[in-house]
Amino acid sequence: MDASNSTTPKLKVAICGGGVSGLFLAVALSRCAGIQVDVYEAADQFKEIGAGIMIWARTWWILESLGLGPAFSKIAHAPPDGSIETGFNFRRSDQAQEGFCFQMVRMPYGCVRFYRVSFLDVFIDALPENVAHFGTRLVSYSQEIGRGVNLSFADGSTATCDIFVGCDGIKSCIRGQLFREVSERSGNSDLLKFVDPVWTGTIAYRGLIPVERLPPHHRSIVEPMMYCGKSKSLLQHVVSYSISAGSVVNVVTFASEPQNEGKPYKEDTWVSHCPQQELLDCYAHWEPEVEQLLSQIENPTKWFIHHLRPLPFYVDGNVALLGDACHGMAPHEGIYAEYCTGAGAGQAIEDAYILASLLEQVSKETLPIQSTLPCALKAYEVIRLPFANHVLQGSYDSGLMYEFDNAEYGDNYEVLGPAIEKQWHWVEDPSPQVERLRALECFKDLIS
Ligand SMILES: Cc1cc2nc3c(=O)[nH]c(=O)nc-3n(C[C@H](O)[C@H](O)[C@H](O)COP(=O)(O)OP(=O)(O)OC[C@H]3O[C@@H](n4cnc5c(N)ncnc54)[C@H](O)[C@@H]3O)c2cc1C
Repeated sequence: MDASNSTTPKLKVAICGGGVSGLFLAVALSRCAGIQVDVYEAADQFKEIGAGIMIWARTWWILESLGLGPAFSKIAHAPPDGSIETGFNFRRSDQAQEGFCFQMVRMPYGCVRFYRVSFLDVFIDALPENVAHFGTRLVSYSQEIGRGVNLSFADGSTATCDIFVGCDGIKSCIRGQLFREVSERSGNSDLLKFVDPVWTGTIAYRGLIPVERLPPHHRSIVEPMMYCGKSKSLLQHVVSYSISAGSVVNVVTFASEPQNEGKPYKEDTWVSHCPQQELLDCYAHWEPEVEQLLSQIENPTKWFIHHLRPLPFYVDGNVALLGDACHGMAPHEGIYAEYCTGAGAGQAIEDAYILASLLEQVSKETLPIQSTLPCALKAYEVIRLPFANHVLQGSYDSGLMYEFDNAEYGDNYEVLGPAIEKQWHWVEDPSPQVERLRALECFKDLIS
């Protein structure tokens, strides 16, 4: 994308939310000529939680295409050279007495891991001055089709823009307003089920451990691990891997009650601190290696893992949803060597990459934006919605497979391994480059 010196923007884009998705979109758009971008963030600064994050090679390619490769290489735990082999190990805690049952599925997909705070810092450093507006909590928006969007914030201030992008996370108030309005306009009350996230039935405990607290031979330091197991009442698995140049071990444990999937979202139980004993009790029957790991997490956080029902659309008029706001998902579709993490941030970056490419094209067209902008948003939805919804659903299904709760495969390794491998086919095909070209073609077709 071209560097911009333009002072009279053709297109004004407002972004609500400065997480991974909002920041990446802002950085990408700030490099396009003719586009003015503003980020409205409710908090008084950009912030991330202290934990690990993993991205696939396809996301890495997007970051590089924006010139961010060198900055991310400095903080990446496994700098990508295109040759990284990823695989998957099962380890069944219920067979610990008999020795470990073990199976490897090889997958040739490269990926990279980071400390989350450092990951966000790269975007923050790449953001031009005067783009971010802190302490601006969006309360509502209004739009007259073809005449832009008006924004209202909690402090009484207002703003206007040509296009408004909701990057305000899985609890998105913009998604709420959008689906309520379309539901009312169309008389389709079924759409209201997309307003709130729902519980996946899974609880996660998360913690970071300085490596010096673990014995040097502990497997979680040496290699990324996923321990799988089944207890009497809960399905469980435990993921660990080192980040920050190997100085810290990131641990996420999962305990599921799939019969509770779809229960309504409860604000008060979403994320909280919990006593270490609660975590230890939950995994008390696990093998000593896991118990030893968990006993070093002094201040675990407890997460009720929510996701969205796959949305039927992302756009209404000049308002679009992006990132967790439109596909908040369970964190089970990222994988590196033997560990699994999420794919939500990677999908958010893909959304932003496609939308930024389309908006750049809008700014280059000689036609009035009132006619081209709706076509660009339609093309964004056509390309991104089916793909992201596929990852969302696959992410939930993969979690069940790791906990041997898939009706077809159960804990039969012979069939489960290949079935899990199939879950990852989206990682290689189609590439973001191909998706971008498809989006631009779709846009051209729509405006002609
Ligand atoms: C346990 C776990 C592990 C994960 N691991 C990975 C991983 O390894 N790899 C991966 O790709 N993904 C992973 N994910 C998913 C990933 O964290 C999310 O997909 C990603 O952070 C979403 O980014 P976002 O910018 O869309 O939303 P958020 O990060 O939630 O950002 C939303 C922003 O909007 C702001 N905001 C909210 N409401 C308003 C308002 N009304 N006005 C103004 N601002 C507002 C918030 O303050 C916040 O800054 C994981 C998730 C979990 C739960």
